[in-house]
Amino acid sequence: MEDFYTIQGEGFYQGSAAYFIRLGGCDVGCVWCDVKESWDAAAHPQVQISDIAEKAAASGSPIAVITGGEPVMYDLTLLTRALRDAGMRTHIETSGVYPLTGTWDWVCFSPKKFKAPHPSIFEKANELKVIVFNKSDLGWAEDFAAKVSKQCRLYLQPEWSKEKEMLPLIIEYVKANPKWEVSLQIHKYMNIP
Ligand SMILES: C[S@@+](CC[C@H](N)C(=O)[O-])C[C@H]1O[C@@H](n2cnc3c(N)ncnc32)[C@H](O)[C@@H]1O
Ligand SMILES: Nc1nc2[nH]cc(C(=O)O)c2c(=O)[nH]1
Ligand code: SF4
Ligand SMILES: [Mg+2]
Repeated sequence: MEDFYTIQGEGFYQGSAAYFIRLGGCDVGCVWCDVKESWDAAAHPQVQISDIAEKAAASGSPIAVITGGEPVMYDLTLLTRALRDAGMRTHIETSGVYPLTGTWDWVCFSPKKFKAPHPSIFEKANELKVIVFNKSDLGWAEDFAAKVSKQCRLYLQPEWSKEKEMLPLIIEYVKANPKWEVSLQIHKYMNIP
């Protein structure tokens, strides 16, 4: 759908330079999705893997982040191979609704109430990033924290339109449950993509 060089705004790599590759197509349907224009894959042009990998590496970014849309709808073997061959680290943003393919340096798993994740994602997640849209999402987040690996980093990120309401709850929750950390979408504060 689009590709751009920016600063990773969320999670463990928040603040790091990263080249984003956003794949069109998603069948999860989150009511608060901030990239609804990504859902229809047919609305976006196809590009060659070799071209996009070359462009990403030429940016100078050490990291390529594959996002969407929902990237696990696709076989990502060739894309991740091309990015690795070009010398880049491969990171993914996913709801984990289908089995993950490809070779990954970092997996951000963000589960959704609108479609259950495939259980194979739990052991692969390097970070669990739960979007908090209402208070009950904090308890829901714990269900996933119990399923991911011991090393998996745990983040609570306010849903953008509910940030004013949810952030104070998240702050108090993290203080009381310090295995969790706060993740903010810092790119939205910086007015960058
Ligand atoms: C647009 S999604 C694309 C990747 C994948 N479909 C997913 O949901 O993980 C990228 C990240 O943005 C988060 N996100 C989407 N809409 C959001 C919103 N309104 N507020 C906060 N985070 C949001 C998602 O949870 C996910 O972690
Ligand atoms: N700067 C920036 N950081 C991000 N982290 C995850 C994003 C995504 O949409 O997957 C995203 C995004 O869209 N922009
Ligand atoms: S899974 Fe990701 S891209 Fe799909 S609707 Fe939800 S937030 Fe948007
Ligand atoms: Mg985004």
